[in-house]
Amino acid sequence: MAAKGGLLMLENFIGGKFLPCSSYLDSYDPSTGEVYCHVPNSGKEEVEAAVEAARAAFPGWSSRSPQERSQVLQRLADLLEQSLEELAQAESKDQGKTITLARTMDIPRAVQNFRFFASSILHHTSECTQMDHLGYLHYTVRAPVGIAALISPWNLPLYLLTWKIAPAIAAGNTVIAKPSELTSMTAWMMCRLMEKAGVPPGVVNIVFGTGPRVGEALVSHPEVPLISFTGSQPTAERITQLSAPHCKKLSLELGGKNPAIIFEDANLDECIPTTVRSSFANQGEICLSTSRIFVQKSIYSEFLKRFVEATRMWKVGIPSDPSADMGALISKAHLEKVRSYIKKARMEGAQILCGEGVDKLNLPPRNQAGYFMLPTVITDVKDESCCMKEEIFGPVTCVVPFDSEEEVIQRANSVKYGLAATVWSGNVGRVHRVAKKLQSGLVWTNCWLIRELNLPFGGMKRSGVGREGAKDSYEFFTEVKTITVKH
Ligand SMILES: NC(=O)C1=CN([C@@H]2O[C@H](COP(=O)(O)OP(=O)(O)OC[C@H]3O[C@@H](n4cnc5c(N)ncnc54)[C@H](O)[C@@H]3O)[C@@H](O)[C@H]2O)C=CC1
Ligand SMILES: N/C(=C\C=C\C(=O)O)C(=O)O
Repeated sequence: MAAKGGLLMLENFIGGKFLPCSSYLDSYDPSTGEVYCHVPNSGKEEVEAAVEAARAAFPGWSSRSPQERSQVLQRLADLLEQSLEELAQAESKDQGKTITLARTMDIPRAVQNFRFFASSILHHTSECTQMDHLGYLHYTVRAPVGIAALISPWNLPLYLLTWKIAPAIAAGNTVIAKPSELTSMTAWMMCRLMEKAGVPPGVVNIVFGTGPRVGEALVSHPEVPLISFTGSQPTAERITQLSAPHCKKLSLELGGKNPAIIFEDANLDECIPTTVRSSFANQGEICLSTSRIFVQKSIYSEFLKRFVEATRMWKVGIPSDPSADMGALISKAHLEKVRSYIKKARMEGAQILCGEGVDKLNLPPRNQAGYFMLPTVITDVKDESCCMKEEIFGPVTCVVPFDSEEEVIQRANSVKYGLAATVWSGNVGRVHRVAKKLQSGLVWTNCWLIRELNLPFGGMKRSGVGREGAKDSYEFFTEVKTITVKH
């Protein structure tokens, strides 16, 4: 670890060693707008070195038993857990999220990702079919694919990176991971635990830097046969183009324009606080965040009044304030992008009921240049508006009325995305009926973000390709072979 001007300089982690890079990027603290560390600006050279290390480590790691690999994952989980507070502080500073969310969600889930796949890798079975009348037996075997490229975004840095690293190495692959250049800190901190956890050199390699430079070098490398990516749809398109000539295996977890559908028989005492959380937790920077709220006409006015009141109680504060509900957005550019949607909504004649441009944000003097904004509720907005169609990925949600079940299903499905929906109703039959008709990879009814890691996670339409979860990740990170035996 080096320091430039007193600021920490992260290093790539390749073949079990920390290696400096020839150039560096500035990384900003979103709560102040100041540079607070430097991140390697890696490129082709670093990818070549990582491929060499991952290739060398593959024969040894892939031939270990699932039990041996599982023990290594368990040790890494324990070490992460022992560093929970330190990692949570770092994640909150690097990303802008509240310390409370980092402590209670991000880092515990990173620990859980390793524990979960350490266990699930022990329980897979393969298929076997008999053709006794002809004298044949068929069965399948699975083998790790090779070197996996894992590319993750900035919104849930360690949470999403480990959701990819854990299943990939549990299945016997070696990996080259590239976190977002905006949030590299906790990935680098995790590298410091690898040796102690017993992860052999070259099994986990991390190259830091930008998408166009190091990301593209990685995804187009001919010796990297599979790519797991979480991020935006335009980047997914680019990765698909670059990987197509090599016929790589692809898993793409992309954005959403997630509806909440609130029927007149919903329990509003539960629905309102949960929908405030689903709209604004992590500054609305979660692919599963609610951004279109459809409310049945008979309860529309009451819902809107109570929802706006509850939103105004959602406290924006500096990330280290344990009482804050929301911190800073990731970057200045992102803050401006999110604000531009509110401006467009105003120009279209929509009403901004609270938040940006309506209420006052109170911040300490040191944080005036930070990337903060208030949670914002828009109404009187048409379904055709960009605010109702495009992923804003910020603390902005639209509330609109609806009449009937058929109508709301059609409107909820009328966007290019299909990731996550929530349905609020006391009518069990309706809940099942609506959930089945929604074009959405995930539907939460009368709740939000309750995760069962065994089951498929992923989106329909432009929200992605493939699913992640115990069985799905195992299938993605392995190649299957069918063997026939004459007897
Ligand atoms: N999971 C999700 O749904 C996410 C959605 N987004 C959406 O994307 C928008 C833009 O955010 P970005 O950080 O720019 O997302 P992005 O999709 O550009 O970045 C995600 C990851 O991909 C890498 N990357 C970018 N270009 C690449 C390329 N050509 N080849 C290989 N890797 C590449 C980035 O360095 C980062 O690690 C956000 O405003 C939001 O709407 C962003 C993050 C997560
Ligand atoms: N992929 C994202 C969230 C995943 C959450 C989970 O697995 O629980 C995202 O926000 O990009």
